[in-house]
Amino acid sequence: MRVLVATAVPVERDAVARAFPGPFEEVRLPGATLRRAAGHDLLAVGVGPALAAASTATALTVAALEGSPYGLVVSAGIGGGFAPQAPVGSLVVAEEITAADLGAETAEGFVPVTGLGFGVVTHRPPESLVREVVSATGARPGTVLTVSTVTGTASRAAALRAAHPRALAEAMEGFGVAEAAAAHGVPVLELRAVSNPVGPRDRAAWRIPDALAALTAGFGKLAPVLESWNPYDDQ
Ligand SMILES: O=C(O)c1cccc(C(=O)CC[C@H]2O[C@@H](n3cnc4c(=O)[nH]cnc43)[C@H](O)[C@@H]2O)c1
Repeated sequence: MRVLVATAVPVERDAVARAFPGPFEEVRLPGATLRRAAGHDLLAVGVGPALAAASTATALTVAALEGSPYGLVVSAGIGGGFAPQAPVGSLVVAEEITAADLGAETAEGFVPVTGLGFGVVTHRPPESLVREVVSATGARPGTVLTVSTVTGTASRAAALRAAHPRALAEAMEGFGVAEAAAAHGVPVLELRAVSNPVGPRDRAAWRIPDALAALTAGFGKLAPVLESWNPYDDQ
């Protein structure tokens, strides 16, 4: 099965790449360059859900047109963790990938786009795969929120917790990657290594090297799971 791993930025892609033996073949796509190794294609898709969706859709379309479609898309990278359930350095795997700020603000509060009669706000990765990822990597299973604005206050963090009690982490690409995967009928997974707590902004406190090391270690354990995973286990 071909797997597409979509990170936001090149340093995250390179952290994933360190889990695989090289060498990597470079494949130019419109707007991005794939690193290809042992059935896994690694792509830095850009920051935020819109660019992530566009880049992921491009890679999925190219693979489909080549007659060699992907069997799984993995959104991966660093993320903010909701304390105390997802401490810095821990791994989180999404049971649900939810767009937390896609909707409308009203006098009665936030209404998701589904409440306005449009689209979806949540994608669910295959349950059997999430179970296997938890068991192989020790990742904590829960909701991973996709936000367009990084949370920077305690009050916003509390509001997200209240609206999404199962949220363990937030990042900026998962929902975009999942929308592209869904358009192609391909299952999706999201794995985040926690670099910072969700809450008051303190960029100096982000532990990015620790999170990138956790991402590399997580993918080292994840690769054999992905190679043996049978998509039909979920049907
Ligand atoms: O500055 C660096 O060295 C560096 C290295 C790797 C990654 C970055 C990023 O800024 C990645 C941005 C990426 O990270 C996700 N992220 C991380 N923490 C949060 C958060 O608290 N809330 C939302 N997103 C977060 C996000 O997916 C960004 O795309 C920098």
